[in-house]
Amino acid sequence: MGVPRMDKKIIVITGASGTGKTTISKHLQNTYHIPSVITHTTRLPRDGEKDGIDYYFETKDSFLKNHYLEKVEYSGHWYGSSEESLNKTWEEYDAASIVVDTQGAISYKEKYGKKAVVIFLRVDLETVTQRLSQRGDDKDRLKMRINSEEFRRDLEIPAELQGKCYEITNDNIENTKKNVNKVLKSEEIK
Ligand SMILES: Nc1ncnc2c1ncn2[C@@H]1O[C@H](COP(=O)(O)OP(=O)(O)OP(=O)(O)O)[C@@H](O)[C@H]1O
Ligand SMILES: Nc1nc2c(ncn2[C@@H]2O[C@H](COP(=O)(O)O)[C@@H](O)[C@H]2O)c(=O)[nH]1
Repeated sequence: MGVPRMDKKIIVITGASGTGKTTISKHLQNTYHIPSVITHTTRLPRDGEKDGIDYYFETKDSFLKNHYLEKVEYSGHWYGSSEESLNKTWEEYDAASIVVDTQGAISYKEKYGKKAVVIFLRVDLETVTQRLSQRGDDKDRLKMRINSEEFRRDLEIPAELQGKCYEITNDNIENTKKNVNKVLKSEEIK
């Protein structure tokens, strides 16, 4: 793969589970035609999720066969994203988005510097718990996730991203979309 052109951007949407990352990546796709880079996971699909659209769903064995730019264990499952998928998207589009935990966001910022536009979504613990429960997440899995070290960690911006990311509080979806729009403008993406 060649070196990506200077003007290519990857919008890295991060924050704790349930803060609205996927909602915003769908908004970028639907409103601005900015595609989302699909990542790989060993967790089972939720109701309505489809292989090759929401994730590439993997077994533990098939997950290990791929080559990843970064991979993490999150609340008992593996997740990983590939450089090849991003480069393929960049062949067709100048900007793409990706939804990852804060460890993944640090990896993208370290690798791509200014090309990686990191948006950290913040929601308070009580609200995010309510939203995940309304999303229909299984009660036991939800309890495990909310109590996981990864989830608690991702409620705050990590030291490595301080001053290097945009922070948006996702209290109200319309305000969040307006703030995302401002980020796109200031980064000259749209
Ligand atoms: N501002 C908002 N107000 C109310 N509900 C919201 C808001 N933003 C997102 N939601 C809802 O909250 C739930 C979680 O959002 P979403 O799935 O986008 O989060 P996520 O960060 O991608 O989660 P995960 O990391 O677990 O995949 C969804 O049901 C979504 O519709
Ligand atoms: N570092 C990475 N994080 C990823 C990747 N794909 C998804 N994620 C993040 O994992 C958690 C859990 O996701 P869920 O769909 O089970 O709720 C969430 O924060 C995702 O953003 C990846 O490839 N790398």
